[in-house]
Amino acid sequence: MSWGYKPNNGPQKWVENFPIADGVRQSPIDIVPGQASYDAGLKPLTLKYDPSTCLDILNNGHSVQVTFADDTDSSSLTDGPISGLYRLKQFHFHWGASDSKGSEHTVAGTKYPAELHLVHWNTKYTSFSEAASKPDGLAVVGVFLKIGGENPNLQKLLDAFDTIKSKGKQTSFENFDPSTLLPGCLDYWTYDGSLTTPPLYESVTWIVCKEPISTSSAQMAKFRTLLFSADGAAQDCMVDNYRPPQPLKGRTVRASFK
Ligand SMILES: CCN[C@H]1CN(CCOCC)S(=O)(=O)c2sc(S(N)(=O)=O)cc21
Ligand SMILES: [Zn+2]
Repeated sequence: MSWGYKPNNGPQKWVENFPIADGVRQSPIDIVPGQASYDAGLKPLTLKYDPSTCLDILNNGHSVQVTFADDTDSSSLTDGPISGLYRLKQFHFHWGASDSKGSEHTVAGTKYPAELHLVHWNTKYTSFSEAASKPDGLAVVGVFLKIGGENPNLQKLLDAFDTIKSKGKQTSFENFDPSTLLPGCLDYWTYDGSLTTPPLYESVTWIVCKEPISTSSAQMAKFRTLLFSADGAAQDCMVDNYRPPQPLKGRTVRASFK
């Protein structure tokens, strides 16, 4: 049986097949703002996204994912805590069964209802799959979602959910600009971490935005109509697809802001 988020195959069991689950730089973490170190040397993030690189939207059985063409530098992350240029590969979300939980990172113990991850890979490597396991291979920008006004940019994604309800479904999804899902202020915390799902590679420079974006309760309910299960299998709602915070193990979290 493959990994998931249930008691029998969830985060407490992943170490059985992925021993790095108990590693020294695992993600997510609880971010404690008072313990983060302000680093004046940290640059502002430069995120340049080209909507024409947007390819499709997919239910991969773990999350909903929007995938991008990464054969050119046209959708990229530079500056911030990283050196070089990282290309956008995909973005996806993690969310809860209710609005009281769902994010992977927490802020002084506070859980948000969801968290967006924009996954970028280091072009010092020849491909995403080569980069995915290297210590400086990936940079993921995390954005919290909080309950507020309806988010019209998010709605474009949600409108595609009916066609990708079950595991393995995908459909073309074009001309979406991921920068419409970024908060106005790009202040961030950064630390060395890992993928938050198997294979849990310790290859991620995490860049977590301090400012959340808004979504409505109705929009969150739409996420919960997706299924972990494939067509024809017993319907298993895709909810609580988040890993809880992991031990910091001596790591420093830096802040780009005072
Ligand atoms: C469901 C599997 N999720 C994985 C899939 N990839 C990694 C494996 O790739 C091997 C070539 S990934 O780099 O796209 C990625 S990023 C995140 S997260 N939540 O930490 O932003 C999880 C995952
Ligand atoms: Zn993620």
